[in-house]
Amino acid sequence: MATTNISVGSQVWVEDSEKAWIDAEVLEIDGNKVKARTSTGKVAVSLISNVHAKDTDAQPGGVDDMTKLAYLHEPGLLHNLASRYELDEIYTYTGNILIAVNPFAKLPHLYDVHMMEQYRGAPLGELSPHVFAVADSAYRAMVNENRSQSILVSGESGAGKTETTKLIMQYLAYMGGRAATDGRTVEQQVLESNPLLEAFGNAKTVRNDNSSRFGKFVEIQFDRSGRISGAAVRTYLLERSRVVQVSDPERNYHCFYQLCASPEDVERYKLGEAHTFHYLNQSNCYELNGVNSSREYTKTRRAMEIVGISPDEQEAIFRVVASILHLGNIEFVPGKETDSSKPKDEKANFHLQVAADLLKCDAKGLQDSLCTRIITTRDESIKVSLDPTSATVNRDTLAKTIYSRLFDWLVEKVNKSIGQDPDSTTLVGVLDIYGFESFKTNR
Ligand SMILES: Nc1ncnc2c1ncn2[C@@H]1O[C@H](COP(=O)(O)OP(=O)(O)OP(=O)(O)O)[C@@H](O)[C@H]1O
Repeated sequence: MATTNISVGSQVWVEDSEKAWIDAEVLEIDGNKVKARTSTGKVAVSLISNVHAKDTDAQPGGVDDMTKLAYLHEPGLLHNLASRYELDEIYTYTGNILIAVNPFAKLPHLYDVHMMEQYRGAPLGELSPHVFAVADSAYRAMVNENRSQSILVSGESGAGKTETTKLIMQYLAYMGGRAATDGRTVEQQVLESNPLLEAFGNAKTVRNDNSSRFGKFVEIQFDRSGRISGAAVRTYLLERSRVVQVSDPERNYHCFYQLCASPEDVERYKLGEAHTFHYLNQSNCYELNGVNSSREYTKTRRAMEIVGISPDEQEAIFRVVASILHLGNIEFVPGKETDSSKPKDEKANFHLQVAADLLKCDAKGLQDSLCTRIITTRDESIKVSLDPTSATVNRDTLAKTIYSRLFDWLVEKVNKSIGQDPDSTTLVGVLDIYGFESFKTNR
């Protein structure tokens, strides 16, 4: 109960618009209202249900396991994490859950081989909290109990899930890696496929310039002796709406900007600058700080080569990406009949024709599929015209569907290239999935 231990003179936490919570001393209690003087000298009046007792005996550097805290309320937990963060202690346990606070700085000493060696076989909680300890405990449990294990990595955008997932894989590779006999190891291949999935599945959001817009379950498969024998990447919930709708200052998926930064492909696919495309120009952000799109494009192509995507397949992939940009520029106006539609003007017709060429289909057929809908009854199929608004929705749905199928195809390619072990009996799975986000409009 929030009201326990609160009386005049007690040390408490009260809500603060700037710092979230601030420490204060209670001056007066009047019914359900508490008047308190904050440590910055302000007088704050709060509802008693929103005032929390402060642990005056708390250690200045915080505790490494929050179950040791006297009070397990929000300000207590946040204060503990903040005290540790001040000392560069980014990891804290709550029982066997690890909380990581993003350092936004490279901390190489935390992740070197020496560190991995220290955590090898150490019971969880014996050493300072660390992501390696969690990975180690999963690996041990798998080996000792001969049962598959999963690690869930969750948090809001930019919290550090992807980095954490990579560190877990790095540790598992260290524990169960075998010498690379025929070139690259399984774990190397999983890591090498990252730039490819990132080009198609990551985008700039308000919080994170390289935000993964899909959930990922990485399975690291092991043989009976605890050695890595295969791996697979399963993806979930790609944010399809981003393909057709972007709000400022975010961006669409990286691959679109990369393609527009390649003069050769711009010519080949009759593209233009990024700002000329509806699917990109709904936001004013085209560039990322410190990132050169044309260099990134080369990296994506390189990652495709590594994964074993042939030059012909690569050409097909970018043809599809370009066709989506063209699709987005097909605007509609009302047609002759009521509630019908047709491409708006010459420009719209040009994009329709190019999109059809790139998708290797007939332009008239594509127009038909955008401007009409087939209704199937028990006895017959009826073709119904669509008004411009419905045709636009139809166009966007097609773009989203093509893109998400392309993404799934790429994931399948990656998995084929990494190789699964059909005989593997146990695996460690790492689920990297974004939690719920609160947008102005939830789509
Ligand atoms: N342990 C860490 N050490 C150093 N930097 C980190 C660490 N974790 C995260 N970062 C930094 O924070 C950035 C964002 O992290 P990351 O991409 O892992 O977030 P995320 O939770 O996967 O976000 P999203 O859901 O948007 O994909 C990284 O690019 C990196 O710069």
